Amino acid sequence: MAGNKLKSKETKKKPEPVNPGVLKPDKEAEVKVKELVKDERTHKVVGTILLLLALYLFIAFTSFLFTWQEDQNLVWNNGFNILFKDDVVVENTLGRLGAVVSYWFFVNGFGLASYLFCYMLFIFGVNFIVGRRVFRVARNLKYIIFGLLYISTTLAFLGYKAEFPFGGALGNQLNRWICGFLGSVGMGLLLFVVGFVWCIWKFNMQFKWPESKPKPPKPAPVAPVEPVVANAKPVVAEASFIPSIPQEPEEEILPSKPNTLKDNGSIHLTLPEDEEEFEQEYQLHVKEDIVTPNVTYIPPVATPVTAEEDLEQEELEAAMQLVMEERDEPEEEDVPPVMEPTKRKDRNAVNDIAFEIKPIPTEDEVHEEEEFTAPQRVLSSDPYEPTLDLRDYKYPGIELLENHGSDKIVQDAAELEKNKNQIIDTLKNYDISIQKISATVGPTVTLYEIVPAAGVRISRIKNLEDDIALSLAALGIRIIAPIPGKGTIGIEVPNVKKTIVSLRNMLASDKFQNSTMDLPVAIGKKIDNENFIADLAKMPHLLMAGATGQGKSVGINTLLVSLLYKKHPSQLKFVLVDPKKVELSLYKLIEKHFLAKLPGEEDAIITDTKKVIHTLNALCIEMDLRYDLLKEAGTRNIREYNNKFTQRKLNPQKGHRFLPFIVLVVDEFADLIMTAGKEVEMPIARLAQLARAVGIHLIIATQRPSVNIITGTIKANFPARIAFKVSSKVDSRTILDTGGAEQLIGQGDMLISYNGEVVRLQCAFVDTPEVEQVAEFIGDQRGYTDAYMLPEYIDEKDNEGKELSLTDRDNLFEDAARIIVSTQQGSTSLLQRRMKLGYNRAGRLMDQLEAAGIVGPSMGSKAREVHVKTEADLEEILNDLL
Ligand SMILES: Nc1ncnc2c1ncn2[C@@H]1O[C@H](COP(=O)(O)OP(=O)(O)OP(=O)(O)O)[C@@H](O)[C@H]1O
Repeated sequence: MAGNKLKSKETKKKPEPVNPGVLKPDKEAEVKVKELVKDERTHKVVGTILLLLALYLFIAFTSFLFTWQEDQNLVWNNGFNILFKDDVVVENTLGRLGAVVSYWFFVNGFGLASYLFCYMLFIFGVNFIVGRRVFRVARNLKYIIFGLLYISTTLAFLGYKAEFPFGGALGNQLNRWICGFLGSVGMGLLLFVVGFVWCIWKFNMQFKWPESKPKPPKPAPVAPVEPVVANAKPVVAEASFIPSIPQEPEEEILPSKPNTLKDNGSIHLTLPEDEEEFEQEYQLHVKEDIVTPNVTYIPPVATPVTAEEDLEQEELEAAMQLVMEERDEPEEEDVPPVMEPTKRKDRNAVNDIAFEIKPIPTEDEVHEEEEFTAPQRVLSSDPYEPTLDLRDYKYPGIELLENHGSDKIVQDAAELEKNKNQIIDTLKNYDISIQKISATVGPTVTLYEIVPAAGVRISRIKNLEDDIALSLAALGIRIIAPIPGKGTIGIEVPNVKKTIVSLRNMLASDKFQNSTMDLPVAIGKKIDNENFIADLAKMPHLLMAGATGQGKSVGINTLLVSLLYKKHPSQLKFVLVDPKKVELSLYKLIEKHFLAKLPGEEDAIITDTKKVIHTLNALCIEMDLRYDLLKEAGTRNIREYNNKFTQRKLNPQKGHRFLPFIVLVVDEFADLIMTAGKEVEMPIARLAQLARAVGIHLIIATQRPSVNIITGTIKANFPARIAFKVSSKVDSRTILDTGGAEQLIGQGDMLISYNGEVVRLQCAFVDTPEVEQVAEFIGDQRGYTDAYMLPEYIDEKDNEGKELSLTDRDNLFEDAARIIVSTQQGSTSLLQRRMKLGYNRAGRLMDQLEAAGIVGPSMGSKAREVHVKTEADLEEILNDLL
């Protein structure tokens, strides 16, 4: 066999003439038109020429406006010959050519609308020079064509008596024809209606009428505030909680809601119409299912918010607060105030830890059911809607993302045939015969599935990995023997032409749009082109590894952007750890919407190792607090808890609040482990073990998947793992428990180990400018007053050696004292819950309260005795302590 091979190589070589002296110049002289066309410099030259043309036309046209009377006759009389007649003198600034061109555009063409050609050349020129689609071509071309027809006809209609060719020949012709058909009045009306409709469509003009619309009839109100509550909430709640419900109700709602219409309708306006294929597919889907991406996006802003309604809402909240306060506090005058960690009750409870003085209930031990007085009960029948925190929040539109080339897989029949034959030949060389071979073309690799002849041992094929790679002269060949559940052997061969999987298309897919997952993430495409969309909440944590430059950062962006497209700021918070300092900095813009940070920190994106340790510990405290809340509520996970809370079965007065999901992202885990070791590993391991049920999920990426970084503890708690290309089989084993990642071809080619399966995916691609656009879009909207505050963590080491003295009191001492005295419960966990503190700090506060004589000594698991009985006494003690 080997001899045969050699022979064929020799015969191939023979006919080649060896004459380097002749060959060299020939090769250099060869000009490849394809390459020239693709060359960046060619684009820039073309761009420059187009811009110059735009400028030329603009000057010629503008000059024509002033010189048309003089030049018109000359051009008319001489036609194009005027260009060659030196003796003819024209007035146009750009000479005879300027006069002729302007004449043809204005008189024989489109009149004043001819300026649109300058615009067209300008956008083409800019796009070519910049090398990017700064202006969307298809959309602008549509506007230009519409403009040419509409403007020329309108101007011809309005200026039909004028000598100047306002509408040009086209405008005059159309005007004549339509006027004959509809009459002048009909023509005027038609033009007006078309213009008006266009403006509505383009700018979604707001009409003030809806404001004076009577409110939908409601049952007779019990209290003055009820109708508003009952009116305002269900619409939003319904839309927000059932995003993928059949859309008939949506259609009924649409006409009465200008903003909703804008959000839904904007699909048609804002899609990049130059990607015809995508658009067709997309709109088809929109029509068929009536489920548009933005339909899913709009829920929280279902109702247009007018200033009046805003006011109403404020009043309503004030009223609600009043109702609650009245209920809680019958003797307002007598009860001293206490610090409560809330600003506007449950509405901002999620995010607000600023303390504000407000009356507190005298009896804290009343049962939840008993606590709701009559008016409260009416209010509580409306589910709590967390998205009302930022009710005018708009979800980012799909148009903010780019389409990176066509998502259509390029199938090269010749390549398929060649690879197939090579595989068959190679196997034949080793006396392995096969029954059948089939191919599935994926975005980056093609999977050849082989059914071997009876009696062939699978391990023999598996051992031929390198030989097949050699015969195909390709890197990144992976043999899956056998393919689980299929009874075939798979050979993955990289495609010569790879397809980029745009995140945009994945997010626009039905699967993502209609997903009801808690934290859906669009990760990439499988070999059979199926979109791989998973629920991060179920993973429940994700470990990513890959050598440098193989697509980790893009992968992280893909996950984060997916979540930003599906979640409202009230439902999700990110804790971003970026030791490299530059990878996640883009997300700074969404600090007040989606980020969480430590109290008192300036920057929400954590880059400093010390702060990382504090943040991780703070997250552990948050986890413990959430577990306490879950326990109190008698629920097992965040879903049940939040359901109960939204049904108003949990009392915010007792520290209950809507719990947003928290996703911790660590971009370079190895770096942290190297610098902080166990201090980082311990809280991460704790979170990974326990945090899932309370809605805290981790995404951890590392360049170095070595065993001292991805330790057994970490690995055991990260069942979902992603491997981009790694440098060795050992690394692949460390991350996936199996080889294969070293065979990947980079650029987002990855293996994901999830649910016990290892699947090869092409990671969805989202470029940094796209992430920036999305972040800007969100960042420009009204956000919370600050980032979501994590509980404070005080490093024990920082306090070591500090004597417990009253002069060195915690600055929350007074607040804690008031809570303890008003509730008459010397309980550390009460302080923890009420003040969102970690156990250590709450314990220290309790010790200080003991030292001040406010509470008695610790009594084991029971609450301490409270020595100060009234708040008046407490104020005296506090004054003495000053
Ligand atoms: N899914 C993808 N599709 C296409 N190209 C990709 C994809 N992911 C990454 N690339 C290409 O690979 C380059 C490097 O990716 P990325 O910056 O994500 O690597 P990295 O692993 O984060 O590197 P480092 O660890 O050095 O930061 C990108 O600039 C992009 O050109």
